[in-house]
Amino acid sequence: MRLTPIPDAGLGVPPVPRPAAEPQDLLFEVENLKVHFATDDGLVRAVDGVTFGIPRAKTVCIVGESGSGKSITGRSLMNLLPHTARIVDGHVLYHPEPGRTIDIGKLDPRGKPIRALRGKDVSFISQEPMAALSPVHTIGQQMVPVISRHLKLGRREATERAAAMLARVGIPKPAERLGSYPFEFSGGMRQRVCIALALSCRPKLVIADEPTTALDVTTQANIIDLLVELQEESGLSILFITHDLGVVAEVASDVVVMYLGKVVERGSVEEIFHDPRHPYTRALLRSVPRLGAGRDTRLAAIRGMVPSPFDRPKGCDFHPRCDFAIAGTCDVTAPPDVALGGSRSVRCVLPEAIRPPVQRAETPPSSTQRTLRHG
Ligand SMILES: Nc1ncnc2c1ncn2[C@@H]1O[C@H](COP(=O)(O)OP(=O)(O)OP(=O)(O)O)[C@@H](O)[C@H]1O
Repeated sequence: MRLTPIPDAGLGVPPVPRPAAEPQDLLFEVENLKVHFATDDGLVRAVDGVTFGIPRAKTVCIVGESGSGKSITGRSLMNLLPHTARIVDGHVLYHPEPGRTIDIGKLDPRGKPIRALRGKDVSFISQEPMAALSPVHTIGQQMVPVISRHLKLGRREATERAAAMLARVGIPKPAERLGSYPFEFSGGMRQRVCIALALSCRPKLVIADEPTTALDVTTQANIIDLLVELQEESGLSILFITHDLGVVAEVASDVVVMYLGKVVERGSVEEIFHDPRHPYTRALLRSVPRLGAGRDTRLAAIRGMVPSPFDRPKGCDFHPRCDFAIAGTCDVTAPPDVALGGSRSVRCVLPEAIRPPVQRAETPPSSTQRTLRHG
C-alpha cells in the first residue's frame, strides 16, 4: 500500500461545506443498480442496489475492501460484465450532453450502440496494462485503428494523433515507439501507453480500476499526477476504483464507500475525510498511516473478515465487525440508505451516523422520474 499521508480524519473537525452537483452537471447516474452472478454455489449479489452520480469533469472514487463490488460497478458503466453476470435491476444513465440520456444497462452488451460508446465516450484503464494490451501487436497497430474508427480520421492523421498522445503521456520518441511491442516498455511506461490509448478518442469518462496497484511508489505518484493533469486539460470525468485512501485524498472530488455490494456512505471528499459517519468508513480511515503519528502508533486493522457473498449476515452486512452494533437492531434489520442532503448518504441507523449535517443542501430529484431518451 502507498504510504501517502491523508488529511487528518479527526472526527471532531467540521466538514468543509461544498455545493452538491446539480443533476444537469452529472455525466452518469447509477440508480439502485443490482448486478448478480449465477454460480454453481448460488447467487452472488455482487452489486446490490448501488446509487451514485459522476459529475462532469470531476473524479469519483469507489473505495472498499476486496469483494465489495467496486470493479463490477465500474464495469457496469460500460455494460462490460462477465458473461455470467446480469444487471437485474436499476439504471446506468449516461448524459452525453444535458437533456440527452442513454440507459447503458438496457443496451445489448454486444450490440453496435454500446460498442460505439466504448473507447469513444467511456474508456477503461486496468490494473494490469499487459492484460489490456495485445502482446503480439505493436502499440501503433493497437492505437491507430481505434483512433481512426472512433474519430473518423485517415490513417496518417490517426497515426499523428497516436504519436501526439504518446508524447503527451511522456513516452520519448513517440513516433518510433508506435512500432514497439508492449513487452519493450517498462511497467510504468506500459501504463502510460494504456492511458494514452484510453484518452486518445477524447472520452467523457475514464474508468481507472486500481491503475497504480502494480507499480512502484514513485511511478504510482507520476501516473496519478499525469491523470490529474490530463483531466484538467480535457475536462473528462474519472471513476477511480481503489483500496488506497491516500490516492482518494489526492484525486477525489466525491467518494463512494462500498461494502458487500452496497454503498454504505457517500459524499464529497471533504465530508468523507473530515466527517465520516459510517463505522466502516471510520474504520477504513483508522487503518491508514497518518503523517505525524508516532513511530509506535499501530494501525487499526478492521477486525474480522468480509463475509462470504453466499453467507451474508442478517440485518446490517457490517454488524458482525462493527464496534457500535446495537443488539436487536443491527443484527435484525438491514439499515436504509439515509439521504443527508446533496450527494451525501449513509446506510446506518446509529444516531451519530444520521445526525443532521452541518449545512443542509437540497437533495436533487431522482432522474428515474425524468423521461429517458434512448439514443
Ligand atoms: N466472474 C465472477 N463470477 C462469480 N462471482 C464473481 C465474478 N467476478 C466477481 N465476482 C464476485 O462479485 C463480488 C464483487 O466483485 P468485485 O470484483 O467487483 O469486487 P472488488 O471490490 O472490485 O474487489 P477487488 O478489490 O478484489 O477487485 C465478489 O463477491 C466477487 O467474488
